[in-house]
Amino acid sequence: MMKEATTFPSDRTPAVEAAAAGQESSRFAIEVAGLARSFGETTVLDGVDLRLESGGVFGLLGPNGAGKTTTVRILTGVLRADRASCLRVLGHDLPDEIASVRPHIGVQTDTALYDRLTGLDNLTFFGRLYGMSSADATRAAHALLDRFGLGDRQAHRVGTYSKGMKQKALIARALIADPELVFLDEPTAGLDPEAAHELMMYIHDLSIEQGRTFFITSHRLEEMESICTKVGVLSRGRIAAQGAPAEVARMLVPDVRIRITVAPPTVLDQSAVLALEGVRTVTPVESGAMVELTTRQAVPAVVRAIAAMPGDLLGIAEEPPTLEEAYLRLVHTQERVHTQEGAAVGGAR
Ligand SMILES: Nc1ncnc2c1ncn2[C@@H]1O[C@H](COP(=O)(O)OP(=O)(O)OP(=O)(O)O)[C@@H](O)[C@H]1O
Repeated sequence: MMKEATTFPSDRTPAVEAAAAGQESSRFAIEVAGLARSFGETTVLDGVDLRLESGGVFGLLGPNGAGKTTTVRILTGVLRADRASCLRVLGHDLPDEIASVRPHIGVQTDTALYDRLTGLDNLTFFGRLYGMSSADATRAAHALLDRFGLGDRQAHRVGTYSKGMKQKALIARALIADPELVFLDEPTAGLDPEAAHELMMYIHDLSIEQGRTFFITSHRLEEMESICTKVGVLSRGRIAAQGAPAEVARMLVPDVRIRITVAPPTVLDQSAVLALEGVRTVTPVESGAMVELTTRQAVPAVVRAIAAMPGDLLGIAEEPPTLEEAYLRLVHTQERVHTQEGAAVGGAR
């Protein structure tokens, strides 16, 4: 289990440190416009626009191969963009000012620990690379390993760690120098569901406690919905939707779902409800039914009609769409459009 609190080299948040150092911390952690990148003939990013305020957790979602890792690599200066009208991280233009960005970002990648060094030595080593004193690096390494539940394995070689333990150590490594902005690419890959959940909640706690910005890619939509202050869905080279998870879900799922509670639940005539104008589906649930409507405008008439049916109408509540539903809807719609476009092009030949 993870422990209560992490003691960082300084109790001051990155923003406070920046202000103390006389720097004005940028209001935006990331500003990107028209970002494009291809590999050979394959266009991966084709006009990505993204603006993230400092603080909070941003989740970049998208199907396999959508370009999430490519985006992270460009934002962390590992890869160059083909073009972008704006590409700024922590107020600095990339790629020219990457040297000013590097000391303030933490990056979790999959090949960044030395198997032959202990967990403690690995973290201390990377802390020293960031310019920390040996004492500060050791103190931060101890605190992070403890926080990630690796305290009792800190003197063991990383090569003996399980996949999940290595994953946690990698994230600890990304946090060692108290970065302002942390990139975590698939942080839960290889973790069992409980460990993955625990890790996501830990990231959430850290973002609140320390006020830093996290940029995460993950396929764990349920957790992303609960920990992200903002999400963006990368699809076909662009950010197809971005905003708070609930906003994105509403934007992508325009139909309304209401839960009808009737007593006794069995009296509800489902085929009569289904026949009402604007009703798309009716699914029986324990207390009555879940009714999906094609438009919000249909709600009053449908509710009036159900109230006039046999049985007592005890409750009506809107059931908001989940991020997962919205994501799947968007990806399937785009796949369908893509297939239809392909067929049209094929047919026109
Ligand atoms: N160095 C490279 N050379 C050639 N193609 C590359 C390179 N890096 C990435 N690609 C291609 O770019 C596309 C996007 O890859 P990327 O790893 O960014 O996707 P992703 O959204 O992170 O996918 P996943 O969810 O599977 O991790 C893929 O088609 C991949 O094969």
